Amino acid sequence: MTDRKTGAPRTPRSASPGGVAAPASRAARNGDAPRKPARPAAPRGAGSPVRATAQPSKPSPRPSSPRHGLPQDSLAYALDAGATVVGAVRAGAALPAALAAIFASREQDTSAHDAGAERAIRSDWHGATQDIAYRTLRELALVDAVIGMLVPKAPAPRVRDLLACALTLLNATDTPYTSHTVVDQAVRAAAAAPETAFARGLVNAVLRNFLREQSALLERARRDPVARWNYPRWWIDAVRQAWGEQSDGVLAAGNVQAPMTLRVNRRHATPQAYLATLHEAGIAAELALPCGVRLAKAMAVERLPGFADGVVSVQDAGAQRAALLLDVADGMRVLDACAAPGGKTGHLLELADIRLVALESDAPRARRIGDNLRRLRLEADVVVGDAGHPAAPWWDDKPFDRVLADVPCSASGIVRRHPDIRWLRRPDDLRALVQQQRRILDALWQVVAPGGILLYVTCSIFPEESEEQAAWFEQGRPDAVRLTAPGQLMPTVAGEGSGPDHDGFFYARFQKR
Ligand SMILES: C[S@@+](CC[C@H](N)C(=O)[O-])C[C@H]1O[C@@H](n2cnc3c(N)ncnc32)[C@H](O)[C@@H]1O
Repeated sequence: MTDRKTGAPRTPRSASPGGVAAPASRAARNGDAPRKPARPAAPRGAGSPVRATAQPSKPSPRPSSPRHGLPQDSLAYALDAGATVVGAVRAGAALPAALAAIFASREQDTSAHDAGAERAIRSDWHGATQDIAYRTLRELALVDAVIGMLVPKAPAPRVRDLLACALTLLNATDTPYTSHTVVDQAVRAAAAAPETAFARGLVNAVLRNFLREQSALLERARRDPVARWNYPRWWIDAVRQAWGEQSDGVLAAGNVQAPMTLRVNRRHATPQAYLATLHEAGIAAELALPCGVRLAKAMAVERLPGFADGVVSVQDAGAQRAALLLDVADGMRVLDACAAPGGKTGHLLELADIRLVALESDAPRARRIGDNLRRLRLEADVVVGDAGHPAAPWWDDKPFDRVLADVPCSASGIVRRHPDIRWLRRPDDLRALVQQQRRILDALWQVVAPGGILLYVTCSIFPEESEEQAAWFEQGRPDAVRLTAPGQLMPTVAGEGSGPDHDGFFYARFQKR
């Protein structure tokens, strides 16, 4: 690592606010919190100043078939890949899918002297590309506004995306790259690709101008709420309308790096006992009661004590409330109606010996439920079907004691983990989601046993999907008694100290008379 200004070795002050390195994404695939932040990966050949000072005695192998002549272990390569991913998200792709696509399409680029070196290069550029893409999407409106100020005529999309990634890195205070390295590598990336080579001079000029006038430019850009908060205008308006004075806090919470929180499997350990195990292993963490612990720094799940044996799972603290609220007991028949990837399914099965049907409409996602349960060594009937249509194969006219309706929603409560969501959603989506949620709720109420409980859950902060849905549901059903539940759980950031730190969720509980 090198100091941004002097080039002297240093350690980053904190983990990347936007970044997800390769090990963290493995963590994510094993829990219901899809992505976890980690320290930014520094490609080995990040550019001459970094390389010369950071790793003088460790020459890294060079891939033999790099893209446009860019070494795969260079920052230029990662910037080029990051720009592709950002462009794909702008065009409507989900971030994980865009990342998976670029990793797959450039698989052949990696060709080092031996398999170990090849793996290291691949892991480095994957980590660096993820880091750049996550960071950039967390600042997209801001860097777009800066580009608008510095480039009078809108640049070609590919040039704009490369500039957005490079400006994001220049604006960060916790990356290992010097400003000189970022400019140099961005210009190299522009020069290497046929679709951006004509703009190498522009890239150079824009980045240098930004460095000269950084604070004034940022100050001016932030006068526009879209650039300041990094959400589309309609989203900011909706949050303001719903949350008034609280809205700045809600918007800000969506732009921070989410912690890596674990749920402790109570069949194996208490959160206190597992915390002690972590401390013995030298892993800093604190309790996130009632069920979990929060790591001080994200890490690969494989390195967590007991992870392979199902002792812990990655799950946001807000999401950990669901299974507890369903109040399951041994012998109950339980339906987890929108179950994939199975985070809450696993928790329900950890809490009691129940007969559980895990229903999911998306077959590939349903497979992930099985993967999660295998690691936990727990069992459920995983069924692919439509929760809005009670029929075979998941409904055999036998009512359920408990129904978890973790319905599809805007995901507006979990944007800190998914910085792409705000750019992918459209205002109309909300109306369609509300209808879909009502259809599912209507159907699921039919399968609840008398005396049984249905828990309605969204990871949304929009009242249309949350309290308004609960009120609509209660009003139309004389046989429904609304029980106590947290209602809207606002996204909460612990900040420097301890205290709650969770995504935004909504919980409503209904009992059938
Ligand atoms: C919020 S996610 C569920 C998260 C999950 N409960 C967990 O904790 O891991 C909603 C899920 O509902 C699924 N889904 C959407 N419409 C559905 C339907 N009509 N029937 C069943 N599942 C549906 C989606 O594919 C998605 O996997």
